[in-house]
Amino acid sequence: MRFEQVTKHYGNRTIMSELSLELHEGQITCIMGSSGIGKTTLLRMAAGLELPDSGIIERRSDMRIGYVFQEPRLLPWKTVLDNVRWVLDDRKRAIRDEDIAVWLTEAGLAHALTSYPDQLSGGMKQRVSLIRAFIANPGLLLMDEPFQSLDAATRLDMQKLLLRLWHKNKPTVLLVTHDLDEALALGSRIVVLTGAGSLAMDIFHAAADVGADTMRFTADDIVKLHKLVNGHQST
Ligand SMILES: Nc1ncnc2c1ncn2[C@@H]1O[C@H](COP(=O)(O)OP(=O)(O)OP(=O)(O)O)[C@@H](O)[C@H]1O
Repeated sequence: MRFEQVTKHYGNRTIMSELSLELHEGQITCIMGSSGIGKTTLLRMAAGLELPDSGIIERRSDMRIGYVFQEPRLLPWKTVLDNVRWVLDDRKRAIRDEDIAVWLTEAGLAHALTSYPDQLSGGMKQRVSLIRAFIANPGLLLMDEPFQSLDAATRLDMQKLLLRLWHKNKPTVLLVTHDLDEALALGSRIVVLTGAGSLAMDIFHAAADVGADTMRFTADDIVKLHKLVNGHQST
């Protein structure tokens, strides 16, 4: 999908001015930038929940879109299994409970299939919401700070799970994060939104198809990213 010269105002405030951005199919693009710069607005426009004031947002008309929020948004009266099945029913996808259980087991939730959301930890709930998003096989997956409210160790586990799930069908992912380490670990590209009122951005590309343990961005890129994200503080 691509944004071409997209401008967005709220009232008389310009949030985005002539933003152009092309998402590479089958890649994870991380969006960074200071609070209020327009990251969520970008995702909402990508989903079609918000319209630009001018410019073009182009995506395939048959593209199935998934959305993962900071909070898991599970239905409290449904079990874990039913929370996942509900999304598939909604999309008229026939999938057996056994198959859903395989996905949930992969996420370490084998013992929680019949549990209700209020019986789960925050990390477990977010695992369910990740499975729910990936199992529907979206072409485009929008993720708005999905791990923000989790502790550091759980967050690392979730990042690993996200990569495992992403490797299955490689959907195009647009992921908003405030955490540069997370963006470096997950992103094939990192887009930093900068500037006040108008919106500029710098795009960093990871080396393609490298192993998980390999340095994916150049040292030079990482220094530049630190400066952009931390406002030219020490790296
Ligand atoms: N519906 C709306 N009406 C008016 N202003 C809005 C609306 N939605 C967002 N804004 C404003 O637009 C700006 C960008 O909001 P957005 O949520 O996209 O920023 P963000 O980069 O995601 O911020 P954060 O990192 O804090 O989540 C903010 O100043 C916000 O207050």
